[in-house]
Amino acid sequence: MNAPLLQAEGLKKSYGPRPALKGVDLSLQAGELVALLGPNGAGKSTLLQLLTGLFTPDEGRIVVLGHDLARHPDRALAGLGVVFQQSALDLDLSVRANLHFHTDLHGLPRAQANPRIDEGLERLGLQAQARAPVRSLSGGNRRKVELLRALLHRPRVLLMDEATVGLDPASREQLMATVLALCADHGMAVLWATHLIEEARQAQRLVLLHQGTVRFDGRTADFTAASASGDFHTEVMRQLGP
Ligand SMILES: Nc1ncnc2c1ncn2[C@@H]1O[C@H](COP(=O)(O)OP(=O)(O)OP(=O)(O)O)[C@@H](O)[C@H]1O
Repeated sequence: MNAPLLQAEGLKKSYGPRPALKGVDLSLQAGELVALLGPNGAGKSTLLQLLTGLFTPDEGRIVVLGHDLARHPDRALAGLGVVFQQSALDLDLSVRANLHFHTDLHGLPRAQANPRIDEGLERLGLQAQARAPVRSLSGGNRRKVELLRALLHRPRVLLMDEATVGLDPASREQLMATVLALCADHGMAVLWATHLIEEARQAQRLVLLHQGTVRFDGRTADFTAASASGDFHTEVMRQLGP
């Protein structure tokens, strides 16, 4: 197996006396979409906040593309793209202006940024909305812009925190299909945090997080095959039960 694109070891994080993560290990390989499934409060957002350097872990280590996040945050974060649970877009700016804001932040010259933006807008069917304020877009299209924004600096690892919240089933499926294609075509590694069992079922690999602890980490097919019921949904509910 190749070296993982992202590796986290022994991550612990507490808010005051309350532990949110109790020693989490995680690795992401090129080309795989990993579902991080857990109920409300399991620690998914906390884990993503540590992986994106927003918070530092109380214990543990994160390495992205060979760079230790604590020691070389610039190099580690350059290889990461993030779609946050909350929108990171300015609703009053146009789609294109929002995307330029991101490429400017990453120091991409416009001559390099513009073709990437045009190609991305075309791929996602958003050319007609390029000059429109984000406020005028549907929820599904806003999420697509968020995804495009997160990809413009060509990250090797993409982290998605409940990225489909508020979307209808068709838009959710479209977003998942787009991201799966990115894994297959560009070898990107994706961590897809969700509390939706149906969404997690579509990933090749499953990390099941409950009360700050990893309950399962392996192939989604193996998770179901090893269960007594042989049913994905039933087994998730059993594992997360009291
Ligand atoms: N800023 C904070 N201050 C105090 N406690 C927090 C904070 N953020 C999270 N927590 C607590 O840490 C635990 C994990 O929360 P976290 O938001 O990481 O879970 P989650 O799996 O992302 O949940 P959700 O699906 O509801 O977003 C919860 O008990 C939560 O109440």
